[in-house]
Amino acid sequence: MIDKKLLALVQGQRKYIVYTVFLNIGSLFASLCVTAGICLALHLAVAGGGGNYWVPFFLMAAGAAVRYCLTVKSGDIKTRLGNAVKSGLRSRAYDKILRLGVRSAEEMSMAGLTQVTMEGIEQLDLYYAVYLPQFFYAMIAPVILFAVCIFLDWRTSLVLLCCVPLIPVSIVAVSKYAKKIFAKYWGKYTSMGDGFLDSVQGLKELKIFRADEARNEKMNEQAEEFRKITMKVLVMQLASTTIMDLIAYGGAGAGICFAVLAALRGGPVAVSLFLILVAVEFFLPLRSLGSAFHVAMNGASAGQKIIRLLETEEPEWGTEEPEGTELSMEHVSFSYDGSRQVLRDVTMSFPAHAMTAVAGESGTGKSTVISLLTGGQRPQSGCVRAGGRPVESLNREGYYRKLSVVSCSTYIFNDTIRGNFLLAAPDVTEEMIWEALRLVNLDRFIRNAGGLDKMVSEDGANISGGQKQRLALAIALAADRDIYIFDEATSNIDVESETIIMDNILRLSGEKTVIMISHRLANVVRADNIYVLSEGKVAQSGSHERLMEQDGVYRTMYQTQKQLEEVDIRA
Ligand SMILES: Nc1ncnc2c1ncn2[C@@H]1O[C@H](COP(=O)(O)OP(=O)(O)OP(=O)(O)O)[C@@H](O)[C@H]1O
Repeated sequence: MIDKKLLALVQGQRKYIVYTVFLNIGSLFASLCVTAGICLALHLAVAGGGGNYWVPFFLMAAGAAVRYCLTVKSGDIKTRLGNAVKSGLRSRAYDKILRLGVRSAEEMSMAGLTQVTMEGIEQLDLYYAVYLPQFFYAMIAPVILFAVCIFLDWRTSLVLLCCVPLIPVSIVAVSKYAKKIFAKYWGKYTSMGDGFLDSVQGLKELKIFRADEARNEKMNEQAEEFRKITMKVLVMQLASTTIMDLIAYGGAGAGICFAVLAALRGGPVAVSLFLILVAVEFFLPLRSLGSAFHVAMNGASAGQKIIRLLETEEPEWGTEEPEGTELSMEHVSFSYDGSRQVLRDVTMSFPAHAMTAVAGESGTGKSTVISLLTGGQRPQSGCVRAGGRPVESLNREGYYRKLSVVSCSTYIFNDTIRGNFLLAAPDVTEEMIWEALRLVNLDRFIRNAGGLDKMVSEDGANISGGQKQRLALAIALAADRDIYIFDEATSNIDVESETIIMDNILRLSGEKTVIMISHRLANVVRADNIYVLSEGKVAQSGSHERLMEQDGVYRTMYQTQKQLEEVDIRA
């Protein structure tokens, strides 16, 4: 009934759970004082003779006041516990996502991550703030009551104590089924969220392909499945609550019968009345635990997802600084899933002050090379070095300060042009920004569009695809790094701008380490060295001229592309 892994997640906040349990126990004693006060007052009234009512009055007033204060304090601690758990878990989850880097986006869906870190943690809060304190309190409370009541009537106390374990037995009986059903519930919930986000993001494509109707039906099916599983959860909760009510009230009824019998046998009426009033208290903590259990199960399922996220293996990093700016791969083999080899025994070197290109048909592993060079993925065999040192031995921040990767999907933030530059280069001046914009042929457009204060929408939605790519390139150039990796960075750019940019990148390679990945071989012809990948292996390498002399993949690709471009121009 208690998940050790979930308990271990909140080591720092366990003290709040202990405080809440103690406050609940204090509250129980206060309730007993109130009940004792009532019974004593009745006893004095039945006995007649105008006894001293101050004692029962004091018991009732003090008990009620203490109970009120403890309940308020307990609510306060629960809120503090909940807030500490939520902010602690959220920051651990976000830190983990940051440490996973590019892998988090590759291995987990954004919708899934959002649901787990937002709603999942919200549900988990109830597990810690409500369920766990209630669990420990429910185990202790019946024993305390038994210890008090046994001195009054051992038979009644024993009957009540024996009926109490029936509630946890019923909870355990449904827990296996509940676990399964909640795991299913969360699975359906996250897949519905994934589907929804996917559909919203791809709405334009769905409309263009007239696939929106079919998608709508699919989403309806997902929603219907989610409705069904939600109803199953509710039915299970209702059935379990009914069983627990039957046990609680049945058990209390049995205890009351014994207390009444004791009174009929001539025992003190006030004692029997006390036992009758206290009988339900034996069952209430476990009954409340039963209700909290279902809420907790929901949170626990979300908690398993958070544990899986926190336990995801992350690339290891060291503390060393790269000594130089050259990169290399030595006999590297890599597979994403452990079965299909994407790269096989690949050896490449990317010297400083030179431009090295990686070419090859789609799906041959070019972007995977980038992922390995930047440490986002680690090879199963072979070694990736940066500045002469294995990438895994480097200090990640130190390495990333030397590196800039520009791809066709580099993200542009919803900020001004200046704000986007400042994110990458906090010390950048206006002159440096305009110079970088000039290098990518974007300065005239920005001047006419309102200057550096022009607002850019989320991911550059209010500028063209080519302008977005040129802006990303300009930001990277202004950041002034030692190593530049361009992964299809000019794929959307018009030929005139591309020529200007390629001239500038070539000039840049005189001072920096430049790695260029491009489908368009026209962009790699001026590289100092070109590696041609084919089926995950280096099929050829050398300068454009040398590769054109050989009868290989490169020459075929180059000639095909040239013919297609000529056909395009003629058309
Ligand atoms: N995250 C991933 N998980 C599993 N397989 C992947 C992943 N990323 C890429 N692959 C697979 O690895 C192979 C190489 O992909 P990669 O993106 O490196 O190729 P590429 O040469 O850059 O292709 P393109 O030129 O089309 O961008 C492909 O078969 C691809 O399906």
